[in-house]
Amino acid sequence: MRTARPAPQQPSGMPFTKYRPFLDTVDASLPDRTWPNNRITHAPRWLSTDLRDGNQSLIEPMGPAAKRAIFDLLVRMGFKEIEVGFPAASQTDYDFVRSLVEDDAIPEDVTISVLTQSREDLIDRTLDACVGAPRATVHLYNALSPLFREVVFRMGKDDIRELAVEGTRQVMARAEKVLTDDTIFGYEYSPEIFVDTEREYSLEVCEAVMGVWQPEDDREIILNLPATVERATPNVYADQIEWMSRNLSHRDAVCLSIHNHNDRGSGIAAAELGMLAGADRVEGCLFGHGERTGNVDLVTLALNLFSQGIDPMLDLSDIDEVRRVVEHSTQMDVPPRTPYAGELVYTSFSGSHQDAIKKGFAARAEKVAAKTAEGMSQAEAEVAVPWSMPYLPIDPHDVGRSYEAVVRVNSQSGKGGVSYLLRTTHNLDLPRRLQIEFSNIVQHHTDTFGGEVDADELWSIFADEYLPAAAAPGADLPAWGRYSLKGGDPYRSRRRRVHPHRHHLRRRRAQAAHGLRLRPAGRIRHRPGADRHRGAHPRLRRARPE
Ligand SMILES: CC(=O)SCCNC(=O)CCNC(=O)[C@H](O)C(C)(C)COP(=O)(O)OP(=O)(O)OC[C@H]1O[C@@H](n2cnc3c(N)ncnc32)[C@H](O)[C@@H]1OP(=O)(O)O
Ligand SMILES: CC(C)C(=O)C(=O)O
Repeated sequence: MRTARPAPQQPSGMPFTKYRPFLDTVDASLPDRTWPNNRITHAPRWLSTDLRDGNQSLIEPMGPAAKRAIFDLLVRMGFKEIEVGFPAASQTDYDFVRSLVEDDAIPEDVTISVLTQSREDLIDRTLDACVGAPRATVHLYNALSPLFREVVFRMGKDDIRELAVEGTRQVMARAEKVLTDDTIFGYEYSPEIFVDTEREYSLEVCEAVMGVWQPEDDREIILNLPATVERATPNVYADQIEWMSRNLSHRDAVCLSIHNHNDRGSGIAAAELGMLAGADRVEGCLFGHGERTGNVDLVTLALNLFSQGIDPMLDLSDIDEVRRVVEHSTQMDVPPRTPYAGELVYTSFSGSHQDAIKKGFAARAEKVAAKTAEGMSQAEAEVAVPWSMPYLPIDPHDVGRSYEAVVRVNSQSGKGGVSYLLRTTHNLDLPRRLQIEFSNIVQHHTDTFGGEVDADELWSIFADEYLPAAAAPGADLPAWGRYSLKGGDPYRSRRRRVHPHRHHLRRRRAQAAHGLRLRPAGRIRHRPGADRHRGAHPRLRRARPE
């Protein structure tokens, strides 16, 4: 044997020199940053943009019924700020906003938000859509970054700033004209492509917009700083947010909002660091819907807070219902590994994980029992005992999941998982040695057939292996029983009455005591129809103890 370092990696051959380091293109330095020392202690204000950013990125935008289902879901979950669309985009978008108002679907404490470009005709239509809403925020955006100034708008900095200023004036003028005192009106401005824009210039434009809006205590302005396209590591975004938070005037009247996308896959991290850096409000979508790789996933953000003992201020106690509504309305699936909500995220297949989870549940049950013995109710005890469970960051029950799928068995599983599944589904607590033996049998089955062994199949294998033939449950295979004994079975008449495990051991003892030779039943006995299964049943393939 000899040791050596791994062979060196080889150049990819990809055209990486075409790209430039983000920090060579944008000055975001903040050496005296303070955000790394902060802690998140409460939920931010949430804004769902499922019905706007989420909708504008679908292959087929949602129809009115699908949008309404999402809106009602968001209200049920506790969202107080909901971007309901871009009413000037189309008649459908406009009609949807009007239908919410006219159907009285907007609770008094929910603010709808509507997005518009800085164009007078669009602004007028946007304001008109809000007439009669109990609370409405108009959200105006224009892009500030050098690339957009040069390529999209072909305007200089002053003209771009004036676009924002003039748009703000137009919003205020139209609001004055069409809204009555029945509507509590708010304003949001987004310097689009904030992350790529010179920060001094973003600040200048935001200040100019504030100069028109004149924020004060009961007249806040929402300044939303989007990572329109995520382009750097999350710490850079946090530096940018802290810099803005420090330098903005009227800070107390500014609601500093962040709007993250997930182009580099770090939308969640960027939003969390943005909160550390001073963000008061977060915009995003359920399960990360939105343009390209999506907006930041609000479900994950909220449950990340929950897992740290912070009230997320959103009700996610029935996560599957949330998932169902979103999947139905967007016609897009939530992938099985999506944090907190995916089908597989509370499930362990692998042996060492399952072993630890099984022990974790047993330890927790003891602690909960101790609390109930002190007089607490079961429900109180469940909350009083802090959640601390191997491989399970939160209790699946808290989001409406059962424990049934926590452990699933395949070729990666060991005795812990097999015995956990038998105990939880068949109330059968196998002693350690039998766990070892039976998990080998299951292993053989999964090695032979691949795939997963569910609870029914596990029981079937168990019954087939250890129970009298007649007790094997209704599999379509004829039951075999594990062994037949040459010269008769002295325990045959008593078999049905003994515990399967003891029955198995007794058989072994009988074998030893009577000098009987165990033989593989399948090879000797022929049962009607058995040939059909030859080659398809594990017993016909596995080597038997002789
Ligand atoms: C990052 C984001 O998600 S921003 C939100 C994006 N969402 C959407 O665009 C969905 C809804 N949009 C739409 O339906 C359409 O774009 C409409 C109806 C609003 C406008 O359609 P059109 O008038 O045909 O314009 P179109 O979208 O093709 O082009 C944009 C024009 O607006 C200008 N523009 C783009 N953004 C803005 C802005 N924020 N303010 C002012 N003008 C803008 C562009 O420079 C371009 O001008 P040009 O025609 O002089 O070159
Ligand atoms: C309109 C703005 C906030 C936006 O959606 C973005 O920049 O991603």
